[in-house]
Amino acid sequence: MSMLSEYGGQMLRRKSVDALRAMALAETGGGARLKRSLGVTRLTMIGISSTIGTGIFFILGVATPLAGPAVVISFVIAGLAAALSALCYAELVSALPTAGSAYSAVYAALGEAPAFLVAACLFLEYGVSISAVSVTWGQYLNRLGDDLFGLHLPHVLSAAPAEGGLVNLPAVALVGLATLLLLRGARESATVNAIMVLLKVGVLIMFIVVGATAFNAGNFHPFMPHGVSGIGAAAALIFFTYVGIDSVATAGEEAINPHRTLPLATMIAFIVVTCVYLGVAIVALGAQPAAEFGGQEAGLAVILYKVTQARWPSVILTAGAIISIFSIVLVLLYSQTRVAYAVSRDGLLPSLFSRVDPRTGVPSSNTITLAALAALLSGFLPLGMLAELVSVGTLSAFTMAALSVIVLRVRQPDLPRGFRTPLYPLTPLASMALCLYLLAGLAPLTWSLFGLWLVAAAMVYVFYSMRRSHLCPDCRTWEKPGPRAAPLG
Ligand SMILES: NC(=[NH2+])NCCC[C@H](N)C(=O)O
Repeated sequence: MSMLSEYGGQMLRRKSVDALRAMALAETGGGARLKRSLGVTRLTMIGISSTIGTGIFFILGVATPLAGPAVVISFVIAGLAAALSALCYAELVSALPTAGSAYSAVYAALGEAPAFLVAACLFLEYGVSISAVSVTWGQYLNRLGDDLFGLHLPHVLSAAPAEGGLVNLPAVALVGLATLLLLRGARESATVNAIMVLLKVGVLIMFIVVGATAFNAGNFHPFMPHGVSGIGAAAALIFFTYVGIDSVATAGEEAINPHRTLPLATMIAFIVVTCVYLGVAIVALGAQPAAEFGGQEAGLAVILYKVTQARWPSVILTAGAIISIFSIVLVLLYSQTRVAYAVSRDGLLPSLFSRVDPRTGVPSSNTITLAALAALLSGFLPLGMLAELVSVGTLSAFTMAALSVIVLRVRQPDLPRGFRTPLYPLTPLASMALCLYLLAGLAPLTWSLFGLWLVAAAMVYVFYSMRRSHLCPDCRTWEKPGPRAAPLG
């Protein structure tokens, strides 16, 4: 065999579905493992938490000028794209309930190197997202402090050096708080998360109820001032608000009765999120003419102010955003640690990431390492601008997940699946088509950064992970005589 085809074979070696299932489903095994402690309610809350973040608080201000009142239709279209992906993830996790989400599915369906690249995409979806979201926490804290007590943090302590500050302290504190909670255990974190989800959904429901009192159907005429293209452009922006609906999948090894609970939680989370989003959009447009949305920064608060002529709704909305950002960062860090856990357990990342504390069932060194990295990034870099990278990573992972559904159906038709996507193969094909359409609309700069990121990940794979893969016992012996490459981590 030539060297090239040998390398090719290694890169495309697939993890056996049986091995994956056995590893994920075994209740006991060598060494401490993650604990199965999450039922449907907590899993659903994880899905809602990681999806409803900051997006819904500002997106109408950017999307409504593009589509007019028909922005409501844009919400439905973006929701449809998210629903197709949610259905694909539900099938994958019901068959392969591992902590690795799309990474593990791609490992079984397409091979090791594609799986490693998907893990790199998930790092953008979760890891980079933590920083992109947490940098905004300080602004909301300052707004609340200002409204309530006339106090706010000095600029030097709430902005990264590139923005004229010293450190973004609120962002660092936020990551620190989430870490402390996660180290206590998945169940404890999920309970606190559930409370925060009730609060943030409660705040949005308050908006719907109060806003509805000023509903004026006349605001919906003309309905489509910018035609179909306006609706499409707005849908591409709005898709960001649905990102995160796949996060339930990363709890695959901590779910009780995963074949049933994981798809169910994914679907319930999707339905709740869609109802809340549509409610907010319809009420907002009923309460304020479409022409007034453009450029409104805290749009929802402005609407409530107009309706009630009082300041308290804006204070409550700001508090809602603060809670919302806290819970989303908690869940993002959770998901990121679980994906790293799965990759490390396969040998592709240092074993530090798969060591589990036997008492709490938490991968502690993994959590602390990734949290330190996230705190550094969010404290010292102006990462708000990287939000588009989050979309590129997520949409790529969604595309690969949909492809894996098809490949696994062909290669493993008899694999027990707790849930099967309806209208197969239409659903995964339509999911891929929609994701590719949304990907095509992203800026060239985003694509260049994404390309660089994938090249870096490919280098790590070729020079580190490929030889340490647990599917590669021979490679390990080749290495033995020589010095081992220094572990990353
Ligand atoms: N991977 C994630 N869940 N990232 C956060 C996505 C943003 C979230 N959907 C929002 O509206 O703010």
